[in-house]
Amino acid sequence: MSETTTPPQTHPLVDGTVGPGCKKVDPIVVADGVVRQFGGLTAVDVEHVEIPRGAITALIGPNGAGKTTFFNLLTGFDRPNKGRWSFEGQSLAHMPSHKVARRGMVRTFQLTKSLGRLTVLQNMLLGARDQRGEGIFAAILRPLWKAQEEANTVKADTLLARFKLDAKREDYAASLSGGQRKLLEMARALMSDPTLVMLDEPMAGVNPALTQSLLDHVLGLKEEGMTVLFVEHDMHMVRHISDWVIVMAEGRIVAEGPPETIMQNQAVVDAYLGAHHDTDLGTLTGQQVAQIHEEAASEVEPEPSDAQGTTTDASADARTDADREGER
Ligand SMILES: Nc1ncnc2c1ncn2[C@@H]1O[C@H](COP(=O)(O)OP(=O)(O)OP(=O)(O)O)[C@@H](O)[C@H]1O
Repeated sequence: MSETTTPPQTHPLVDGTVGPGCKKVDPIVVADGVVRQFGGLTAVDVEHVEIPRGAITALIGPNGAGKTTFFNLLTGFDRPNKGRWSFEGQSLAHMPSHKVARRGMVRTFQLTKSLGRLTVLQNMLLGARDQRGEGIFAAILRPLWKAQEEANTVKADTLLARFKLDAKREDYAASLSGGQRKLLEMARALMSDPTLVMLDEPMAGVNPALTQSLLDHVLGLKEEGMTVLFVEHDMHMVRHISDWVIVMAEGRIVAEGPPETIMQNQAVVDAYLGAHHDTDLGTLTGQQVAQIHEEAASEVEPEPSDAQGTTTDASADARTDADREGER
């Protein structure tokens, strides 16, 4: 009797064989040996990963897998214990977040950081790159930055119109719904003309009425030539808009592949859904995955929150947004 073997998988984005840590034909980010520990807990332990340029990549995994921590490390909002990574071929390790953004790698936050007491327009202007009026000499030489400020305002207005937030221009950001804040985050990120846009749970707290619009905006970023990397639990979004999916569990990259195959991968299903391991991820709607997460969450003790705005706290706040959205 002859044994049946699965032939090695290939993919146009991949140089070689598809698998965890596989090489990409044209990587925009390459990370090696990135480790982040919190006390005795290893939150991130990524041996090797490459993000393909010009594609939409989803980073998925169960709660606590290390996705947000990995985002924070790549973008300079946190420091690793060890490891190195490059963006566009240049090392970014130890580079502070504002310099990372200036290089063209911008991110949004799971906890929307739109400054509530600023207007929508003011939030947008904060996202602009190289604001000349910030230096003392430039502040004295008003004409130098006046023209730039005007150009930034025109750019902000164009983006606000594109994201259908123009009617909210003068409103305080705090008055926006959860979904509108997500749109503002994305629009503000575009103020700096990024090459790589990193979105942390873009669907969290978004009203179903805004879901399609948000998906279309993310697809629009790719059409404009940007690379997108997003963390998301919403399997509908992962399945429908991503070109590539990377799966993390317990800090490591455990699987990679195109969405249609990754969601039927047994290791992924086991890592992601735990007790629901007999379920095909690819057949689940976002709502069903959310329900499974809720059931799982109700089986564990709630984590204590603190007042410092830590990652744990941020997740709690995102849920509050979702709740508020649901009440509307
Ligand atoms: N500042 C911190 N201090 C201590 N532990 C932390 C800190 N930030 C994250 N952790 C821990 O590191 C692990 C990874 O957390 P992380 O938020 O990166 O996971 P995640 O995959 O983004 O989860 P989720 O999907 O729930 O957002 C978790 O066990 C978390 O409790």
